[in-house]
Amino acid sequence: MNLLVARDLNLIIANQPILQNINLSLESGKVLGVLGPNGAGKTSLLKLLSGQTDSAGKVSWNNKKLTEYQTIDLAKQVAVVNQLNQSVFALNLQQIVRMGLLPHKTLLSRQTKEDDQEIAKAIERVGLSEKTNQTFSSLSGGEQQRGLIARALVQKAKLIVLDEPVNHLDIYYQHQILDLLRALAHQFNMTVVMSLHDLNLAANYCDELCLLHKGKVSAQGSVETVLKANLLEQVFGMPCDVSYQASSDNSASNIRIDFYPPNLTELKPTCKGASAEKRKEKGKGEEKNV
Ligand SMILES: Nc1ncnc2c1ncn2[C@@H]1O[C@H](COP(=O)(O)OP(=O)(O)OP(=O)(O)O)[C@@H](O)[C@H]1O
Repeated sequence: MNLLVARDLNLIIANQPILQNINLSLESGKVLGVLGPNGAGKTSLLKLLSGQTDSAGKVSWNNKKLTEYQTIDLAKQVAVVNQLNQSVFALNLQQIVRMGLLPHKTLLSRQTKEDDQEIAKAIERVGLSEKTNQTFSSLSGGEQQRGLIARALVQKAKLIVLDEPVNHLDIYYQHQILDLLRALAHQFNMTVVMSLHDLNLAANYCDELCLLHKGKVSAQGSVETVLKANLLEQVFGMPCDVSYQASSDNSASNIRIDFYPPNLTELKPTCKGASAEKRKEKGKGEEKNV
């Protein structure tokens, strides 16, 4: 079984502690969501876990330190989808996705029909078949994001690390892509690590969560363990409700998290009594005005 392990990870940049004492381990076939406010250290952690930042041997994959892998071997094991940067390449989508095959090729390798089929299949899985020959830089942000996920699929890595993969996606593709990533983990035994800002999506699609706050782990473990109202209020600095929607099993997918910016707390559904009455009255008034 492949295992991602980080032991006592610390990251200091310009004398500032960016990450402190991070420990985690994740089995293959699981999806880990890394959560936390802006600047909490999510991207920094993902870079260490994927070998983009040197972890001084404190991260291992498949019982081998990332620092001990040859670059080409690491690329066969770990695929990375970072946040979008302006692309300077005049390559089309198909050529960008084809790059995922590079770790599996030598300089003398030819493009095969199977390669083309694999690329077409990956592009189809992210819903971009019609854009195959379009210049990558002319794709919308969400299309580029999906294109980079297609490239990661073609790379056939066992560990896929994604920084805010649904950032630029509309609601349909947020679910489509997260469903695909979960299926890769659950059905193909891949390991998925991703940062997410949307806690409801995290509850729906992740098996485990790691909540960061100011470079430290505030909570980690199952979705139910991490998504606790008092903890979230502390970390995000905003009142919130965590409720379970009615179902026979209290499974994570039935968790719902609602935040209430301070000036909207009177709309909080659990505020029974005065403010709830106020809402009711307000609603009636609005009806009359229609
Ligand atoms: N190269 C660097 N030099 C100085 N500070 C850095 C550097 N890289 C990261 N930081 C700081 O480390 C902290 C964590 O950054 P990181 O990008 O990991 O946060 P994040 O949780 O991914 O944030 P966001 O949700 O805004 O993307 C931030 O305060 C950031 O300013």
